[in-house]
Amino acid sequence: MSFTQQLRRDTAQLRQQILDMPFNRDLAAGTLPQEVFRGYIVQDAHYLEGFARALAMAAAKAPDADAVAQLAGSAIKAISVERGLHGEYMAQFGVSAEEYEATEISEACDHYVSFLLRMVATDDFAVGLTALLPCFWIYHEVGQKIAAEAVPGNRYQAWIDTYASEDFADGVQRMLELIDRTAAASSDATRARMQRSFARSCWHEWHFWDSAYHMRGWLAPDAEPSAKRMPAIAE
Ligand SMILES: Cc1ncc(C[n+]2csc(CCO)c2C)c(N)n1
Repeated sequence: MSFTQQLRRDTAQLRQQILDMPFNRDLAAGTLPQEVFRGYIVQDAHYLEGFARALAMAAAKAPDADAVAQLAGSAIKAISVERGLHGEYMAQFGVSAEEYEATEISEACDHYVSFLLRMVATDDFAVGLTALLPCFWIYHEVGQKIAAEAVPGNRYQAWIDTYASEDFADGVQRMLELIDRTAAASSDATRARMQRSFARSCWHEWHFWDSAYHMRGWLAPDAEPSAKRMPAIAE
């Protein structure tokens, strides 16, 4: 079994939970409230800029010229999606450049972007690179599923088409190949950190959508500590 197939198997439950999220169900049905999608797009535009920075930093740490070109190319693509797809939706929903700049990054978005930048900046290239994979892979899975279910005339069709496209599938494939190559050249200890970094990043994908669906801002200091938490120590 390849390393990325192993990553897939280890995170099967969480990835299924992401596919079943109400955000994705309602997006496919075209019933996701506009104000929820509007909030998501604004946060996602902030995310894309952070993600592009993380890709560019990973490019700088890459071991060979092919990997530098691949990761730097993906960084450019992330910015062009922000300008194209997100720019169009922001115009459609009346989000001005001033409103975008004035909207504070959400807790979930900040946490995800900070995690990616930290992994790429402070851990080995292999571990930072693997933190970047769920962004590609999960959006591909979600895009494919939603494209198969989407109702005709869905107002979110442009978003669905972006992530269900062949061009995007190629990018995912190249990332999987790069990670399998990198894992094969890494020690067992590094591969174990790659696995953890992948699983945590999958959790961030779930958290980002959950936060967008509930239109969450930052946790208030006097909030009730009611939410269910996962155990801090792995069982
Ligand atoms: C939270 C969040 N996660 C993943 C993506 C998808 N995505 C963003 S950049 C990129 C690679 C280069 O285009 C991909 C696949 C998103 N939009 N928002």
